[in-house]
Amino acid sequence: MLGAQGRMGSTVANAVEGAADMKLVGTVDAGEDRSRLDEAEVAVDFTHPEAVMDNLRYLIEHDIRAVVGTTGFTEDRLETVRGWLAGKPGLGVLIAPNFALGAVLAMRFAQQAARFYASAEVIELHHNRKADAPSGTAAHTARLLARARREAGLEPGPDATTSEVDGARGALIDDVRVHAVRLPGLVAHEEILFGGEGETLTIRHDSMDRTSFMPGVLLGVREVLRRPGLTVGLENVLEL
Ligand SMILES: NC(=O)c1ccc[n+]([C@@H]2O[C@H](COP(=O)([O-])OP(=O)(O)OC[C@H]3O[C@@H](n4cnc5c(N)ncnc54)[C@H](O)[C@@H]3O)[C@@H](O)[C@H]2O)c1
Ligand SMILES: O=C(O)C1=N[C@H](C(=O)O)CCC1
Repeated sequence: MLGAQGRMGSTVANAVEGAADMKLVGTVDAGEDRSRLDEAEVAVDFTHPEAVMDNLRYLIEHDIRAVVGTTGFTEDRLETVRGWLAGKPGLGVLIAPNFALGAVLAMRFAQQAARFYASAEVIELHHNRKADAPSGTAAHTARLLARARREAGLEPGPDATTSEVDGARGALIDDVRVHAVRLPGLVAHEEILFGGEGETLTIRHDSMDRTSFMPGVLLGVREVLRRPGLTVGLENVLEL
């Protein structure tokens, strides 16, 4: 477990210890020696966007499969990981911005709705100790919406705003506006809003506790053993 002292890492370590078919081989946090993971079949990374690429390079070099929940993956980063894996046939890496079943379903439902609505925006809401914004889930959702809209031949819906305070309309990811809220008391939440003629549709998911991510992480650990190459998104493991 990489990031073992963190909010997610400590929860994953407990979940692995509670799983009858798994054994926690070693834990590593910042500044600690990664070689204590060298005997592991699978390493799980919940660290920091600035640390994860170096960890992944180490794991792939040492023929250790990886399940990664850490955010911050751009298409460039994913391409780099594919390059590292190219020389390692049989080795698998699973990277998922969100391991909660409901979050994955919400993204899939949003993808289905996107072709019917030119206008869509994403609001993500998280605890105020989160390092990055927008969330990896929201960035992934925005890209999925944009792709579904493109495939349906839809242009982004009209927006008459001509004057605004910087940031008031959120960040543009692939032509989809994403808004980030940070508050103590929250865990991880996302709303995908669609607007059409005289109606709106809202799809919302709430993780109330970090245990919500554990079934997905444990499934990922089991599945990465039989999935060579790079898999991006739990939706591919769940075959949604
Ligand atoms: N995919 C998902 O379902 C999901 C769910 C929750 C959080 N996350 C993501 O997981 C990441 C961690 O979130 P968190 O809330 O647990 O953060 P956190 O700050 O509580 O924990 C991160 C831990 O990683 C450690 N760390 C930093 N650099 C390291 C390194 N090089 N090697 C080993 N450990 C290192 C830190 O010391 C810390 O203990 C974030 O990117 C977050 O967005 C993803
Ligand atoms: O708590 C976090 O940090 C989370 N990060 C992921 C993201 O950025 O999408 C998943 C939800 C929780």
